[in-house]
Amino acid sequence: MAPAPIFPVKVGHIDDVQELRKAKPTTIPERFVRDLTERPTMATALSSATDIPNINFSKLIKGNPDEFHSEILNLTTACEQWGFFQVINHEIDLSLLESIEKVAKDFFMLPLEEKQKYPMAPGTVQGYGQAFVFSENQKLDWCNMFALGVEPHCIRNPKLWPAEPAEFSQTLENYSSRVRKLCENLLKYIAMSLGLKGDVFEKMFGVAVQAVRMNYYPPCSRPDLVLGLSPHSDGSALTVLQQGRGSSVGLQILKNNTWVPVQPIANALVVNIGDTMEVLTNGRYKSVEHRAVTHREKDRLSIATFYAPDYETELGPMPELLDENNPCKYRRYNHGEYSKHYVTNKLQGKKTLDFAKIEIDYST
Ligand SMILES: COC(=O)C(/C=C/C1=C(C)CCCC1(C)C)=C/O[C@H]1C=C(C)C(=O)O1
Ligand SMILES: O=C(O)CCC(=O)C(=O)O
Ligand SMILES: [Fe+2]
Repeated sequence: MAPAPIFPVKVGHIDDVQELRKAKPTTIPERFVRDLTERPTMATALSSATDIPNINFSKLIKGNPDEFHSEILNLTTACEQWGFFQVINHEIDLSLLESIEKVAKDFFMLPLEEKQKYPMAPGTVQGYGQAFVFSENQKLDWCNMFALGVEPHCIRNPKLWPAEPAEFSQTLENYSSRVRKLCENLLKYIAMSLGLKGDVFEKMFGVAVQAVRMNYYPPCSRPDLVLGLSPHSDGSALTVLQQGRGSSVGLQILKNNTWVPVQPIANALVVNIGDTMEVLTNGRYKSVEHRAVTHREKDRLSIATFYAPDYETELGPMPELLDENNPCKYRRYNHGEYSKHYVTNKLQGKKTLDFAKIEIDYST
């Protein structure tokens, strides 16, 4: 069952950032201006050695045995050391990637009154607006979101599926079913990379929950003061992120205490490990904190698909991955509980995962 929305929340007035941009105010409204410690610092020069790894999906799906094994090793390293990778040759038609981007962009370009027919009510996560805002004094992201539950159908709110653009719903259906297949396959290879049976996650997850969040970041005259999307880890098992063509480079991941930009590769999809996989692998594969920053002149579109176990699934570190040198770090819980916890708290780095952590007592 989908997590119920929620308690009454008082969030005050939330400016729509696209409308703000149109009005071109001389100063950025205070609610968007981050405290000094949270502001994006100037981009650090980065060598190509700091790019996130690439995974060549075609070597996994139809490579010869040598290619397959070397790609599984690459996947292990990507998951252990980065928690993020870009999938190339993923076998999703490029025309479908273009179509989803087009309907997403066309949706965000509709007049505000049209988009507001699909409002994200305060404290909920589906519809158009800003998610994860729970108080009047919380800083806001320089981002408009449009989020929808996709699978299973019982999490859908049909009233929030837009009539315009006319091709939106069918395109989202087609795109989601291809991304779902990709997630199923990636989880199979991730299981193998851990020395587990390929079907272990498929069996465990039941009818997996899948949701999409489209993020639109208009240009901002003071990108040094605001954040596009607050630092967070994803609550999913896996997230597949499509970065819009021609969008600004805005995604950054936290590695060794440094924010590293993710340079888009044409037609590739960014995949990251979510909190659920961190728990299942007892922290061997970690969900990595990430954020989005804005650009003075360019806008940014991104389309995130969250793939997670069904709400009834019992989660906890897999016994096969525990031993005396690797004691259990997370408790057992059910994914519905975690989902509810995730969507009722503001994005705050990896804090949400404290929900599952076992306090280790070093005093004895
Ligand atoms: C704005 O929404 C999110 O960021 C988000 C929410 C996803 C969901 C819906 C839009 C519909 C109902 C299901 C679900 C909560 C998945 C992020 O998704 C992450 C958070 C959790 C937990 C997860 O599984 O994916
Ligand atoms: O826009 C981006 O690249 C970040 C999106 C993201 O992290 C998310 O939607 O969870
Ligand atoms: Fe994310």
